[in-house]
Amino acid sequence: MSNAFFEIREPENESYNSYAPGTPEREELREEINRLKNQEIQIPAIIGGKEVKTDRQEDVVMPHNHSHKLGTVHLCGQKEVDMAIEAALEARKQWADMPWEERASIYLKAADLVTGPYRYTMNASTMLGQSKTPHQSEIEAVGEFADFLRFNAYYLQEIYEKQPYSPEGMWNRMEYRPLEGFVFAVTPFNFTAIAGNLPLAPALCGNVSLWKPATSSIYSSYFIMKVLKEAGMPDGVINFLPGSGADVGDPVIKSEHLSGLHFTGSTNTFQYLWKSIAENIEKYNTYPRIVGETGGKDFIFAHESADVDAVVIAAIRAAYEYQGQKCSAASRMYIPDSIWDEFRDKFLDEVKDVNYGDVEDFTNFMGAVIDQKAFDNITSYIDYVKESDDGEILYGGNYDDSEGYFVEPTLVLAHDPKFKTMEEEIFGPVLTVYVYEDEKFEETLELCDNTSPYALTGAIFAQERYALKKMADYLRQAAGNFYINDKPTAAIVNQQPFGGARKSGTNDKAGSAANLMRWISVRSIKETTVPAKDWTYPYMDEE
Ligand SMILES: NC(=O)c1ccc[n+]([C@@H]2O[C@H](COP(=O)([O-])OP(=O)(O)OC[C@H]3O[C@@H](n4cnc5c(N)ncnc54)[C@H](O)[C@@H]3O)[C@@H](O)[C@H]2O)c1
Ligand SMILES: N[C@@H](CCC=O)C(=O)O
Repeated sequence: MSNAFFEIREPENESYNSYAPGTPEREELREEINRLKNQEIQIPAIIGGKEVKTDRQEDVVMPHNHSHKLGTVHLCGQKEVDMAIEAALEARKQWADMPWEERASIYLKAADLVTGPYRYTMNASTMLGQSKTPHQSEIEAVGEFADFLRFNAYYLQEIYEKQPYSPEGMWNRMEYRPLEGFVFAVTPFNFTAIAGNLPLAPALCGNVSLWKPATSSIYSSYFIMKVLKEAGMPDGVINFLPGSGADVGDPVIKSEHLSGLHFTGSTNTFQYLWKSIAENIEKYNTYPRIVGETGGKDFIFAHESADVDAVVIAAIRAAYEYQGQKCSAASRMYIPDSIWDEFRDKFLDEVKDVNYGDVEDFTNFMGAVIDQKAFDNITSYIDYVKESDDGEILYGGNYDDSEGYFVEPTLVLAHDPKFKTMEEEIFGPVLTVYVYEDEKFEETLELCDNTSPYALTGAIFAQERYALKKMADYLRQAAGNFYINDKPTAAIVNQQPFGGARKSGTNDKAGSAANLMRWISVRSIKETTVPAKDWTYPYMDEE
């Protein structure tokens, strides 16, 4: 137990390396890329701190050069899940009782490892394994990940400080207990920072986690486990279980000890997991907390007064950075006909310079999409547009998976505002634009609000303040992260807490105190200093 109130100072967001020509970081990153590329590693499960190899394995390859093998991952099933549950519950006995500042200090150290000695490893492994450019990798695998670690520790301190009122004669207290059991963290391929945050946020609050990383981003996930080991994370607090969703997920969901699901990924998978939990509800010792951040059909809506240059740049960055594989990526746009010609000409003039290819070529703005399944799905939408009368390709539309899973940045013009590519999440570099008549401004805002079942991110562009106000009002429920005169991507921890509602998730805002509260079960304690000695009340006295 601690004998003082220790204090974490308010962190600042991590600053990013530019990797511009001539900078020392550019050379260091290249060296690390070469070091990693020229070795093949084994990626085992990590259960109770021990590396566990299994008899089912898969190659780990680079999306932009799929014949290049980075390693071999060992896949888990029921047996490893059972081992992990046992190890987690054993670890919980000590971890849940650990003073919070001891837990927090592991996180602060992990953040300094990520931004210090592991910086280039985090960046290079994310570049190679997930096909990110140096910038896209730096802002999240280094910057956002470190921000999650530092700010969550700070938010936890703020939560613990909140205590109830105590009138005379009693001392009221709130004890912020971890949940009973373990939390199941299921992570997506597209953000290394999210992969790290989902098992770590519950663990910071004293919980233990079973972590099922996405197999397609397993390479950088494994380095997260290395960082945690070096930071002093005790064995069994985070158990790393690579494997297919069903092989790992189904046995985990059936455990009576499941106390929470921390999920980020597609809406379909989240709904499947939620239903499975509901089906098993009678089994559990406690009602599992369910937190899920899922898909999006994020929009940019421009008014006739919009600054067209700003809209063009926002559209290119938001639609094509990281190949459109951000849940926040802009994938539908609404442009008034009075500025359409100007927008189209400027957009086409800029987009022709957007290079894509091997991320080791630092002149590229985009790499490859994550795997064959994603490639097939994205290109099926492009083929659909090519064959449809209700939409046409204005730019791009080419693709090639012979060496890497490359899809050209693509712009689609929809003649129907409910065209398939205006409604469905594609999760690739495909942006669809609908041109509306200026006088149908409000009607089109309504369309934007109800065209897709999602409500994750959205951006509005206008110079006229009344127009901005109207747009913000109509679209109040259309996005959990809403941007005015800026692109709808690149939320920063402690600046724009992230998450959306409707079919985009439970909106518990990753990297915030609200999220941490989901992993806490409060015990209210009332201690009376001088207990009552008489059971009667004054109104009962005889007159
Ligand atoms: N809202 C957000 O904050 C956010 C952030 C990142 C990604 N996303 C969304 O994630 C999706 C892309 O990621 P993805 O392709 O990795 O998603 P996905 O749903 O295919 O996979 C996510 C994770 O779920 C696992 N999974 C699949 N079936 C499972 C099962 N039956 N049991 C347990 N686990 C199972 C996968 O193996 C993976 O680890 C997109 O829809 C994107 O919008 C949302
Ligand atoms: N935090 C990221 C999105 C995460 C989802 O993929 C952003 O704001 O662009």
